[in-house]
Amino acid sequence: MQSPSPRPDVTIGILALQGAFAEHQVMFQKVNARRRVVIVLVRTPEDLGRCDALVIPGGESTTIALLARLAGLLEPLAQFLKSKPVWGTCAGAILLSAEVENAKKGGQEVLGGVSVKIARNGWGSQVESFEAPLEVEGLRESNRPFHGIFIRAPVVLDVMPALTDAPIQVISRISSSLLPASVGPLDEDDTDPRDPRTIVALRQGKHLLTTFHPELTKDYRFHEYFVVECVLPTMAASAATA
Ligand SMILES: NC(=O)CC[C@H](N)C(=O)O
Repeated sequence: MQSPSPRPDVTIGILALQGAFAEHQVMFQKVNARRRVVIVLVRTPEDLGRCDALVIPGGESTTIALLARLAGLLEPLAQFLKSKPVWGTCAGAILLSAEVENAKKGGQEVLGGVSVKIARNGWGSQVESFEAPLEVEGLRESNRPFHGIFIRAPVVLDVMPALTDAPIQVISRISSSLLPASVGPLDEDDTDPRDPRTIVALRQGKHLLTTFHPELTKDYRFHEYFVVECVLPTMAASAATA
């Protein structure tokens, strides 16, 4: 009798030029997606070529963009995200956005891919860091809040007309009562739940964007979510059309 063919691995790349890439690696090692998750630390176009999906970590978005340019990775990254899932956390979310406000002098190179306008350091320079419990749609045990760690985090300013057919799907908003005072009022009552600045996690098709740092917790549900909800369905769909 023929033994069942082993399930193929899932290869997740983590852009490892600067920032919290090692922390993401530790988290993915805990994920059980009934497939072996292989991690590649991506520093060259050849590394990227081995990956089914990519994570762009938090760090300093201008530094990551500069190092990506020096490594000859900017163009390969822009091509990669046309067909494969990319998850940007914090600085990575900035790089994944279509437009950036508060860019450093000389501009901010972005990869685009997710049709939002985002502000660097959007919570203001005084309040550089805060933590808040988040409700996240679609996460395993979604009634258990996810601990959001925001470190000089970007803020979503606007959801723009979609660059692709995939609509923006907001999966987590921070409660307006937990926003730092530096954000300023959302509206006259300061409670507008639809203000884009309350968006802290969203999807657009296969891509995932979080303005906080799931890799700095011990809770790997977001890493599992990326593999199960973004990466595996994209791999299955491209295998079906191949
Ligand atoms: N924790 C972070 O990733 C901070 C992001 C940083 N403020 C930037 O502009 O890139």
